[in-house]
Amino acid sequence: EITKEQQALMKIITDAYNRHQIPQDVAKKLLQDQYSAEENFLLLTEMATSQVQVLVEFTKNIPGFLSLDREDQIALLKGSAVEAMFLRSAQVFSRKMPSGHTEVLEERIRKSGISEEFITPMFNFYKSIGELHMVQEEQALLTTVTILTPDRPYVKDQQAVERLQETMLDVLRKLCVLQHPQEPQYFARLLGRLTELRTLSHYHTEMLASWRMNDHKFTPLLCEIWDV
Ligand SMILES: CC(C)c1onc(-c2c(Cl)cccc2Cl)c1COc1ccc(-c2ccc3nc(C(=O)O)ccc3c2)cc1
Repeated sequence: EITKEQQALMKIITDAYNRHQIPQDVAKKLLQDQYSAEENFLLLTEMATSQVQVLVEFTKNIPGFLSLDREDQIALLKGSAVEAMFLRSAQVFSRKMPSGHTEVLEERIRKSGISEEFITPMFNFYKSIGELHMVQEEQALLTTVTILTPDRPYVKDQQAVERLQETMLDVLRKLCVLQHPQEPQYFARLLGRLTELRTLSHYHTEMLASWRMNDHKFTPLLCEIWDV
């Protein structure tokens, strides 16, 4: 049974998740009509940079996050940024954006110099997230659980992160039972997506290396968060 404080926690996180989105004027740039690989890469770089800024603001609203050791806060952000962006961009695909962002985002990702070996698992992931039909509370909590992963590189006080993550997992588990009563294994399916995200995050490191090989430039914020 979801307690009053768990409901309050879920509301804080969901409101913050909905409040911190890529500004529409940035998202609208996806609709520009240049589709060269360079143009697509530049647009995706702009989306990712904006998304990281949004992610930093969102994490400040996670109850308990700002009480963590400051260096651990940075380590959690660096370690989860790619996974959080896979989740957020997955919502664009499953939300079937009215403004047609879905098609152009897919087109630009497919034609931005990412090799086919990464494109396939990436879009399989997007499809598997879409099939879950997550409600927005589940999306917000799943992203929060991903950010609060204790075993990211360089995290010193893993116990403190684990306590926070367990709090969020407990709310998410109860929410899944409420939202998907006909599917008792739904929560387990959600956690299975987190495993898939780790794999994608490893692919991403190789994607970055291959872009850099072809002399692609990233923004200072992305260089900092991805150590490139
Ligand atoms: C640096 C660039 C080239 C990059 O490297 N890896 C990835 C990368 C890739 Cl290619 C896939 C997954 C994760 C990463 Cl980091 C990317 C592009 O990352 C993106 C991050 C966010 C979005 C994004 C998020 C939310 C959006 N919301 C709307 C909206 O209308 O609400 C519209 C567009 C959006 C775009 C798109 C690409």
